Amino acid sequence: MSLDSVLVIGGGAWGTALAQAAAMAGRTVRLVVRDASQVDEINTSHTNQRYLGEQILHQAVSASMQATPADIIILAVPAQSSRAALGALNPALLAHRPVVLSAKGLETGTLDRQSEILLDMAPDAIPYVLSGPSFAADVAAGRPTAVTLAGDDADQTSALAAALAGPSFRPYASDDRIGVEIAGALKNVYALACGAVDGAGLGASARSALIARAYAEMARMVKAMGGSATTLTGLAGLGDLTLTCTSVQSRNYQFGMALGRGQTVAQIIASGAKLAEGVATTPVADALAKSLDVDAPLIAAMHAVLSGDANIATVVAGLMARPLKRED
Ligand SMILES: NC(=O)c1ccc[n+]([C@@H]2O[C@H](COP(=O)([O-])OP(=O)(O)OC[C@H]3O[C@@H](n4cnc5c(N)ncnc54)[C@H](O)[C@@H]3O)[C@@H](O)[C@H]2O)c1
Ligand SMILES: O=P(O)(O)OC[C@H](O)CO
Repeated sequence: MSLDSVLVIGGGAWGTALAQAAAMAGRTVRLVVRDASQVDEINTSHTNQRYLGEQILHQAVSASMQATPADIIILAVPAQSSRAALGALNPALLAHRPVVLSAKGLETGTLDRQSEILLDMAPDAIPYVLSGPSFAADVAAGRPTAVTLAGDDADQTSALAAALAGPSFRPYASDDRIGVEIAGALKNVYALACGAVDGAGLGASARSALIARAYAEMARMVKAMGGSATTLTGLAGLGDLTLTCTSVQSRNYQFGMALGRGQTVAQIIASGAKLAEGVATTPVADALAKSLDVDAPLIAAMHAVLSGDANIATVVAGLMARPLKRED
């Protein structure tokens, strides 16, 4: 199967960065955006100022408002918009095509992972999940980045990874779609929590304890959902958890910091906060943990804070007062 042309759905930070990475990998890329002025800007100035500032985009990236056939489809819209974005496409574009899912989140209401949404909307599509420590600005600027690309067929996943790999973008192939999707979604929940810990001034020791216990909790969730906990030792697990939980560049961490400083969710959103996927994913993850009978006190605590049922001091006191246990 030819893997020359790429269609990226979603002209935000990540869609534009992945379009840039694919172009740097030698692919011809069409970026589908929703705004005519953005089409003009990308095609004439080769920038996407709103999302990537002055970053110059590769000549092989062109934009349009229409989706056109391509060998590889990359979906790069927020997790809660994936179903609508897929529904707006001609199903023939997706049939028997590799569709790379790059959103990190679980769907409100259905509790679906991104590949479950895809297979619901386009049962003939071939799902792949791309995740790992990767800020859009770094990828677009050509700074060294490594990610995990998970798919069901080992040879085809390696071929797709090779087609997307460039001098500064290195996808590692995996066969654990579930593990990669759950890791990508949950790291945003824990990034909110780490931001909150830092915003509340609870100290670097608390934040590291949180990251370690988050890793253990994430492993329980991945296992319960049918993924492999080994996946968490890699880029999509430890790599992205570390990045997002420790970097002020992360939008989830920033959102959490504002919570830690005492702002409410409504106040943070009203102040123009950027997309923080963990806000929508936290209640979904909590519902999943409860339905699977997984012990997930950190997710539950974050849910209580986001829903306004508890403040940070209360949930921290509650976590510290849990019965002592063995570290497993
Ligand atoms: N920005 C990053 O550094 C980064 C890195 C890795 C993964 N991601 C993930 O990528 C996903 C998208 O994040 P982002 O940073 O691009 O967000 P963003 O807010 O920068 O952009 C989102 C884009 O999606 C478009 N969009 C929304 N609904 C749509 C729809 N129904 N149809 C078509 N387009 C639609 C918006 O117009 C916007 O251009 C998130 O799940 C995020 O976790 C982001
Ligand atoms: O800015 P965030 O918090 O959405 O994180 C972006 C990427 O997921 C980091 O890998």
